[in-house]
Amino acid sequence: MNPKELAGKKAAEYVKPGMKIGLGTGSTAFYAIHALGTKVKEGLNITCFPTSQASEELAKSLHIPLMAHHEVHRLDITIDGADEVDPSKNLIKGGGGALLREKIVGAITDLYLIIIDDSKKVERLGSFSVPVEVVPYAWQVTAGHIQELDADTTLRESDDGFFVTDNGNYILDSDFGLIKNVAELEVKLNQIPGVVCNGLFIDMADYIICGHSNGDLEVY
Ligand SMILES: O=C[C@H](O)[C@H](O)[C@H](O)COP(=O)(O)O
Repeated sequence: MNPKELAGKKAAEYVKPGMKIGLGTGSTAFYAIHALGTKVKEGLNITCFPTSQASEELAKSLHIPLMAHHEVHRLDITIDGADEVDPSKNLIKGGGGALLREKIVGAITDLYLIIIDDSKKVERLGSFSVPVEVVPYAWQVTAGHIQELDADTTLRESDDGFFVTDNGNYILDSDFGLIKNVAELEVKLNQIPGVVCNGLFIDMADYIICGHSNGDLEVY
């Protein structure tokens, strides 16, 4: 089985009747959402809250019951992917541009499960550029502030122009090289005017569920 599917199916096993579940975004979360869709079809009673328009559409297509925004206060479990995971379970997220909603959802979650394949495990974060969500207004000024933190920043593009997040913002993919102090950088980025969110998820993940291509599963 595909390692992403292996991890996604394993994470779905943690979900119990009556739970409120956050749905992550991306190609790994896709498998977890499908596994939950199968359980819902078999009669599992859960309600879910998606972290992106894409995951919302996928959940709806699988008839997974969704919560309205005003109904969401705490979530029992969130299942989400990551772009990099270090040995302390710190993460880089946002490769798909869903970082802001993912961070909001992760922060109100009791059990935050991160599902990855083994290519995402690193000794130190930073080979993957840190996605930084910024307001479009004067984004070049915001990019300048990020560059002052010793980063190369690139405005993310899509097929038809600049990439726009579900929140109407831009993404500056910011390469800091291998990051020495991830907690400090997370705070520094948040202090820049114009930055809405950054893709460093520090001390948030409870368990990493990692699928290997030989079929092994690792949970830690
Ligand atoms: O914005 C996207 C999310 O943070 C994803 O969870 C992350 O990029 C990992 O995605 P994938 O499972 O497709 O590698």
